[in-house]
Amino acid sequence: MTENNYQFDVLYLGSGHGAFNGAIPLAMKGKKLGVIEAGKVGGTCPNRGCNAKISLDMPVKVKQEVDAMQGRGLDGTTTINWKQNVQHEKEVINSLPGAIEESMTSVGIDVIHGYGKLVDGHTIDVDGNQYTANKIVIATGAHYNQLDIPGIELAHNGTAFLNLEDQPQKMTIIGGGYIAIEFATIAAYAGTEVTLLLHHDKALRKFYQPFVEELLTDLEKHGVKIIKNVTPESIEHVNDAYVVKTNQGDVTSNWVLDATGRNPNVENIGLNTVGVEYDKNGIKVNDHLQTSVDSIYATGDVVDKSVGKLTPTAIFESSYLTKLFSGATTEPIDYPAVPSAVFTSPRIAQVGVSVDEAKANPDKYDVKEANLASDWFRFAMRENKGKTITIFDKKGYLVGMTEISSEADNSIASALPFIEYQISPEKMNDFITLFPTVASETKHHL
Ligand SMILES: Cc1cc2nc3c(=O)[nH]c(=O)nc-3n(C[C@H](O)[C@H](O)[C@H](O)COP(=O)(O)OP(=O)(O)OC[C@H]3O[C@@H](n4cnc5c(N)ncnc54)[C@H](O)[C@@H]3O)c2cc1C
Ligand SMILES: NC(=O)c1ccc[n+]([C@@H]2O[C@H](COP(=O)([O-])OP(=O)(O)OC[C@H]3O[C@@H](n4cnc5c(N)ncnc54)[C@H](O)[C@@H]3O)[C@@H](O)[C@H]2O)c1
Repeated sequence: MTENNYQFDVLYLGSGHGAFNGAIPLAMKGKKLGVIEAGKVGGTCPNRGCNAKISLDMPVKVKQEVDAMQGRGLDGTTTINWKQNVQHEKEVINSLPGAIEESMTSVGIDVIHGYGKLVDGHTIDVDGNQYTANKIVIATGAHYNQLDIPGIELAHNGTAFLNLEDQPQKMTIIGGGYIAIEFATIAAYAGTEVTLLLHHDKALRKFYQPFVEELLTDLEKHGVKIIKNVTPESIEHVNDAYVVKTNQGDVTSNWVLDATGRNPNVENIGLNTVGVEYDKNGIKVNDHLQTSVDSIYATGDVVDKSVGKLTPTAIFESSYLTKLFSGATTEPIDYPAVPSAVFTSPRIAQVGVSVDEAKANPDKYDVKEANLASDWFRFAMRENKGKTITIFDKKGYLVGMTEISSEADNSIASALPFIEYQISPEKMNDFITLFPTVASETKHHL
C-alpha cells in the first residue's frame, strides 16, 4: 500500500540519469515507483549523448596515440573509417535502453511508455490515462537549441551527427561549446574538412582559456578552419551544397551542425497548470530539489542550477532524492566539487577552484604549473603538449586542478578524492598507487 492510497509513492517524468539512478535503489527499499518515458528509455546520455559520443571518440583517441608514436616503435599511420565507426557506436548503445528498462522492471518499477503532462500536484496524464503519486519528480531533460535564422531547417543537431552514416567531405559547425568542439575533433580526425564558426573570440568559456587556445591551435593543425566573431545570418541550399551566409562572408559545405546549446524541457508538460515556477534556464528548486509545489521535485538538466548540467550531477541529484524520500537524510543537497572534461584530442579537464580565481586571489591560493613533457611516463607516451596546473590553499591542501593532455580526464579523476576528502599534504603519502600509471605520475603534482 502506498502513502495516502496513491497508485505510486513516487512517479518520475522522464527516464534519464536524473530518474533511473535514484529510482532503482528507492524501489529496492520497498517504494512503489513509476517512470514515464516518451522516447528511448535511459534518456539522452546513453542513447544520443555521452555514451554515443565517447564510442565515436574511441578510434579518434587511438589514432592520436598512433600518430604520436610514429617512428618510436610504430611505422605507418591509420585512418578512421566513418561508416564502421558509426556502426561500432550503434553496437555499443543499441542494447542500453532495453538493459536500463530491465534494471527498473526487475525491481518492480512500472515503466510507462508515453508523453506525460502534469494535471495536478499528484497526477500525471499519459496519453489519456491518469497516474497518481504521493510525490512527483520532473526529470524531462533538455532539447537542442535551434538558431533563429532563415534556412535553419537545413542544419542538423547533435543527434543527427551521432547517426550520420555517410561522411561529409566538408562540414560547418556553428558554436564553440562542448558539442561543437568534441564533434569537430571527431569529424576532423576522420578527414572531414571542418569549419568552426565561433560567435565570439572564445570557445569553451568555462575552461582555462590558454589551454583552450592550445586546443584550437591543435585543431587547426588537423585542418579545422576556425572563424571567430562570426554571426550566421541564413542558410541556403545551392546546387549540392549548403551555404551559411555570415557577416564575414559565405561558408559552403555538405553538412551544417547547429551546436548552439541546449534548453530545458519545460514547455508543454503542464507546469503552468499546476503552478511550478520556471524560466528559460529551467525549473526553480529549493536546496532540497523541491519545486514551488510541495509534492513536486526536479532533477537533472531540466533544473535551473549553478553546477554543470552533466550526467554525474543528474545522478547525484537523483541519488539525493532517494535518500530524502527514504528518510535517510533531511539535510539540503550538498554538491561535491564537480569535475568536467571536454573529450577532445588532447582533452581538457578541470575540477574545483579555477586557475583564474586562484590567480586573482594570491592571498588565498598557491598555483603550481607543470609541463608534462618532462614527466618520464608522459614522455614514454610521447605526450608533448601536456600541461597541468594544481591549486593549493595556504595550508597546502589541494583545492583545484586543470589539465590539458591526452589523459587529462584520467589525471583529474585520480585527484578527486584528495580534493573532496580534504586529504592533508602529509596523508597523501599514505596512498600507494599502481605504478607506472597516469595516477602514479599525477600524484607527483599534488
Ligand atoms: C551530445 C551530448 C553529449 C554529452 N556528453 C556528456 C558527457 O560526456 N559527460 C556528461 O557528464 N554529460 C554529457 N552530456 C550531458 C548529459 O547527457 C545530460 O546532462 C544528462 O543526460 C541529463 O540527464 P537527465 O535525466 O536530466 O535528462 P535526459 O537524459 O535528457 O532524460 C530526459 C528524458 O525525459 C523524457 N521526457 C521529456 N519530456 C517528457 C514527457 N513529457 N513525458 C515523458 N517523457 C519525457 C525524454 O524523452 C528523455 O528520455 C551530453 C549531452 C549531449 C547532448
Ligand atoms: N563533455 C561533456 O561533459 C559534454 C559534452 C557535450 C555536451 N555536454 C552538455 O550538453 C550541454 C549542451 O552542450 P553544447 O555544446 O550544445 O552547449 P554549450 O552551452 O556548451 O555551447 C553553446 C555554444 O553555442 C554558442 N552560441 C550560442 N548562441 C549562438 C548564436 N546565436 N550564434 C552562434 N553561436 C551561438 C555559444 O557561444 C557556445 O559556444 C552542455 O550543458 C553540456 O553540459 C557536456
